[in-house]
Amino acid sequence: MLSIAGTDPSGGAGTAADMKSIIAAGGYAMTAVTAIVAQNTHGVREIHSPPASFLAAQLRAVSDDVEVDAVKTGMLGTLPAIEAVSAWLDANPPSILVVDPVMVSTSGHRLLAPEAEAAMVEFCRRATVVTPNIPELARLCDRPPATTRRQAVEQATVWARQSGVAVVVKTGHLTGSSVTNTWVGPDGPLFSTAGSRVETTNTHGTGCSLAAALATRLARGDSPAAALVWTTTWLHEAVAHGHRLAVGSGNGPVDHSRRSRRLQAAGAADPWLDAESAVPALESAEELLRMVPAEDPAAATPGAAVPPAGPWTRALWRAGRASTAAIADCDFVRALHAGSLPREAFEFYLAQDARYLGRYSRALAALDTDSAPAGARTFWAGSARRALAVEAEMHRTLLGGRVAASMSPVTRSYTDFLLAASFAEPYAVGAAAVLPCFWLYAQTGSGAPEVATDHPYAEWLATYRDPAFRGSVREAVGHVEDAMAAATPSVRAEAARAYLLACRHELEFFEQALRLEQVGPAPELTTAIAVAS
Ligand SMILES: Nc1ncnc2c1ncn2[C@@H]1O[C@H](COP(=O)(O)OP(=O)(O)OP(=O)(O)O)[C@@H](O)[C@H]1O
Ligand SMILES: Cc1ncc(COP(=O)(O)O)c(N)n1
Repeated sequence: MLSIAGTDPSGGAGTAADMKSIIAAGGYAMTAVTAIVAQNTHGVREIHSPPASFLAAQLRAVSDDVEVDAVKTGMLGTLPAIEAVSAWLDANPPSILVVDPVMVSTSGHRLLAPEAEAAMVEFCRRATVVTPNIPELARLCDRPPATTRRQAVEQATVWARQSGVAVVVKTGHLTGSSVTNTWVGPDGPLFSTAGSRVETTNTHGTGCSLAAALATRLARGDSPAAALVWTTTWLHEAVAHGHRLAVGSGNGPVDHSRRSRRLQAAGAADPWLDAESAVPALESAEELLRMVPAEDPAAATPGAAVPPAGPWTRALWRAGRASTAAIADCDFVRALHAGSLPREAFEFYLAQDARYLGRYSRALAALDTDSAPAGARTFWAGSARRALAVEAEMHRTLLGGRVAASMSPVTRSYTDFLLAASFAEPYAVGAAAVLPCFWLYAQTGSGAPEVATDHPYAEWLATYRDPAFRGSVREAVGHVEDAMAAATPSVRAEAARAYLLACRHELEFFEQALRLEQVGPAPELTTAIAVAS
């Protein structure tokens, strides 16, 4: 993948963003520089444009040696640069050309000489697809900037019909609770994919990133619909986590590698536990504590809202504290407590929770087994019934009787793990695996501030602060304490691992809702894919 664009030494836009996006989308990144730009998250200070002959030399150096699958262009800057790139494209026509017609930066600086605008409009006609923002689309069509998505799609349709080139209409510059990317062809919109709008100033370089990732996915053989869905969901996660990078004090960049890091962690052969944690046996609770890194006094570790019941559960709580702290600090839980969580994300979460509870109930029922003490059997069996009742109630009220959503990959892997632990492993392992769903929910409920009755999620939060729920959490912790104490050292080691894995699954379960995990093509897309392929 070759990106032809300007630079950003602060790494958020231009060739730096393109490289990060190409790598994230699964491509090999190459760059030819059109302009060297002194800029940061606050804006552009100076632009140095090397002679166009030098740009041409860079392009030739690549194509003389390397087979280029796709090209993405961003800031071209000047008329001579546009001419040099055009001449190179004539001699080396790529099968995919994505043109991001960069004219003005987010910070309002011109990145294209005014006298080169007409040439840029003409240049766009060479593309497979162009990705203008709202003002750039207006310039392409010579119309005032659109104020609604409908208007933008109309403008794009007119231009696509004239040029025969597809347009991705982006609504980042409009208002509204969602941001939609729509693929428009000469006959109008073909498909669109939306994500919730993230309230953030970390949007520097989103346009560059979208175009570079889209070009890479197309080059990898994705259909246009699949490429756009992949790019939009990946970028959504990158935008949503950009602020955590804490890069610069202006309009910060997005976190291009957030998705890769998450998948890397989830895909590790021994997910989320380091090698030392894989001990074959645990003779004492102290041994479990020794495996946990020494307490970091600077790290805020939440105390348990429901206390441990003895040495084993105390050690489990301490061992799981990294996940517990990460849950309390994750964007989903913070937004839920603050009441700022987008409705769409909450509904996604609820729908998955309902699917989760159906399988969780079966895992709990499996703990009603001969090898469990009589009191524990009654408790788990009762909890299984309650989980089913809550699921039914959720469907009736919070989900308004809607048909259950399909299970997301995250929900499936968590529940597959719970079912395997409860049905196929010794009793203590199953009991430890189901514990985080009790214990960490009581924690999440207790972490919420006292909420006003008009808090949008007051009802949900109240469920987990309910004294009856806390009572059952206390009982669950007690039964796991007893099970660990009675188990053999090797079963204890497995049980501790199961508890820690379940804690990590809990974090993934919460976080998936802000990514709006794709669980199959959106209805709008189903027909569009057929049209596009
Ligand atoms: N606040 C946001 N929340 C979620 N996604 C966003 C947000 N802002 C931008 N995006 C994503 O980034 C894409 C490009 O954003 P936008 O429409 O602002 O383009 P742009 O103006 O070319 O970007 P740039 O800021 O690089 O100039 C959007 O289509 C969307 O997928
Ligand atoms: C080299 C270069 N290319 C493109 C942009 C636009 O990105 P943004 O509008 O997010 O500043 C930029 N700032 N710098």
